[in-house]
Amino acid sequence: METAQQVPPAPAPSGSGAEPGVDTAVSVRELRQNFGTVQAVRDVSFDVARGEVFALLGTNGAGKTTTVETLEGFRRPSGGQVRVFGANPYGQPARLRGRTNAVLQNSGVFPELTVAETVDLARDLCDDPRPRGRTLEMVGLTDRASAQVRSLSGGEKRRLDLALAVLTRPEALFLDEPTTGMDPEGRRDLWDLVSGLREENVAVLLTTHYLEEAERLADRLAIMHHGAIREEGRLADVLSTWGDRIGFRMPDHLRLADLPELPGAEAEVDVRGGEPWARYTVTGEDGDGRAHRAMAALLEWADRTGTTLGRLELRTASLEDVFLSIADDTAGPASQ
Ligand SMILES: Nc1ncnc2c1ncn2[C@@H]1O[C@H](COP(=O)(O)OP(=O)(O)OP(=O)(O)O)[C@@H](O)[C@H]1O
Repeated sequence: METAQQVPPAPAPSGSGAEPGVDTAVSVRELRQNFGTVQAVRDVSFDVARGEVFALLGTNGAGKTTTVETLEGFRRPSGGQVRVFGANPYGQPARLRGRTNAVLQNSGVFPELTVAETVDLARDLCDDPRPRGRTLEMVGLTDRASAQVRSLSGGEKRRLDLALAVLTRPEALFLDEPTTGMDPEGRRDLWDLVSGLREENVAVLLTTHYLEEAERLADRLAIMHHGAIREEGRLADVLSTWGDRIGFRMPDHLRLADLPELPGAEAEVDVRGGEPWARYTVTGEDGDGRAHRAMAALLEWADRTGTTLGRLELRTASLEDVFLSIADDTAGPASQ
């Protein structure tokens, strides 16, 4: 890829994301987790408030599961601090019993029981469980109540995992890739379920590889890479930082150096659909006016030079743009 000027580096993560006055359920401060020489989590900080859905995105091995497992109390932090409702989940698990629950990547249910028996068994261990019928309804398993767990599809097992998590009426819920293996309908059902939990003022921390899931669900999100948070905030704010995109088919007779300088914009030439593609990334404080100004300057140049801008488009940065830019940073932790 040919680049006129360096695209600005990813903005520094904003830190905790804490908003004054909100009722914090989960607090992570400069969390570090090492496995021998592997730094799986590196100085990660964020908060999740009651009634908020926070999505943790990231590349494979970014440290999402390790972070969630630490919040569940399965791991003692190598450094930093995590608190759930003010308690240390590793040192004070009794203080959190009944207040949190999780859907992990590997579930531990008995294959020979039926769905209904599994839910009843879990209800027996819980102080104030949701009714079985309501729980199965929430996760869309009503019709499978009498099915043996061993006969469930992967997506149905995931729904059962969710049932076991929501029946305890948790105040904070940790969902580690909850929709993996689910069909699109199951995924939409989960989105509805999570939205309902938000209405119940539950704090939801969700890891996912589905960007659309984060876009639909998350009040705030973070993108992890090589153990560190590289972006964090509300989706609109994150996208705004990464700028608007103007693109057009690169005219055959032009090279990158021939393209005009546009206010607040940086140009590059890439390939799209097998054709050379010119793209400007427009950044700046004035999120509403910046693209307008850059586009006006581009059109003025095109008119003046008699250049046709084929398939001209203007769009805001997408979450996929941001994610891929972060994921493309192959330099790793040393570069941060
Ligand atoms: N028990 C362990 N021992 C050694 N290394 C581990 C252990 N658990 C995780 N790791 C390493 O820590 C890093 C973070 O792993 P983690 O599972 O937290 O990533 P992730 O973001 O959840 O990845 P994925 O999206 O692939 O599930 C990886 O390099 C992984 O290999």
